[in-house]
Amino acid sequence: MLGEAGLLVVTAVPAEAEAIHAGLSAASPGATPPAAAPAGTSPAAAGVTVVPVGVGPAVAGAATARLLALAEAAGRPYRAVVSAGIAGGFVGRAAVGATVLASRSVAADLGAESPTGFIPVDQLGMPPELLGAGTAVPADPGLLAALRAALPAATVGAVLTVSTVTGTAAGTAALADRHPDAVAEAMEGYGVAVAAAQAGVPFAELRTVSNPIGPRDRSAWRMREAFAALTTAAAALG
Ligand SMILES: O=C(O)c1cccc(C(=O)CC[C@H]2O[C@@H](n3cnc4c(=O)[nH]cnc43)[C@H](O)[C@@H]2O)c1
Repeated sequence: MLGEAGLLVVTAVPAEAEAIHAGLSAASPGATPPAAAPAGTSPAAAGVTVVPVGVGPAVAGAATARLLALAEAAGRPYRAVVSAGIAGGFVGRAAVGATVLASRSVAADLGAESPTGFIPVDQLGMPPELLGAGTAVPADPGLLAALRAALPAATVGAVLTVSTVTGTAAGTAALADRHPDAVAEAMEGYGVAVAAAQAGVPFAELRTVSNPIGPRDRSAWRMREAFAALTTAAAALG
């Protein structure tokens, strides 16, 4: 082993990565990036590499797995992975502009619909060994504790991973009922968590809320506010 490559932060889109870069640079202006970052990645600050890997759990999970494997093969394994970006917040649980830390990242739409409601994949009678990490991956306790200490105002709760942005009142109510501990939904956390779990690397999810979850209303999205909150929260990653 040549040493550690530090912390890997994966976002969905470049704007999220840029917001995090800005926060890391502000927190440690003179910091030197890692000397040998893996090809295709962009070191943001000492020991932190931020990569926009794409939208959705499949592309985010696959890209994260590849980044972890490349770093491992180069003898510079990452010490932890954080899935970071913007999210929808459950009304009354996480307001627009809030910072959220996932206690666990939940595959909220992995399962089967039925006339009596949604059935999670782990209640369909499949052999457990086929379900990998199960339907929820808890945040690494040590990493979560460190992030909570650095972000004491953050709301902590389950963050749901969905492949389709929730956009109806009925869908919102069903998710909120099924997951009383959920504070937010996004589209990548669970995929990144599975990649990290399979590589044996500690994982956490950090989100800032851009919109309330509810009937689709693009005019209610506050991207600028969420990106500004992401920049502020990113200082905790350095
Ligand atoms: O819904 C749209 O029309 C739309 C248009 C442009 C961009 C986007 C996104 O970037 C949203 C998906 C992106 O952001 C995360 N995110 C933010 N809010 C939510 C949400 O309420 N439910 C699920 N994901 C959300 C997500 O992680 C994606 O990376 C959307």
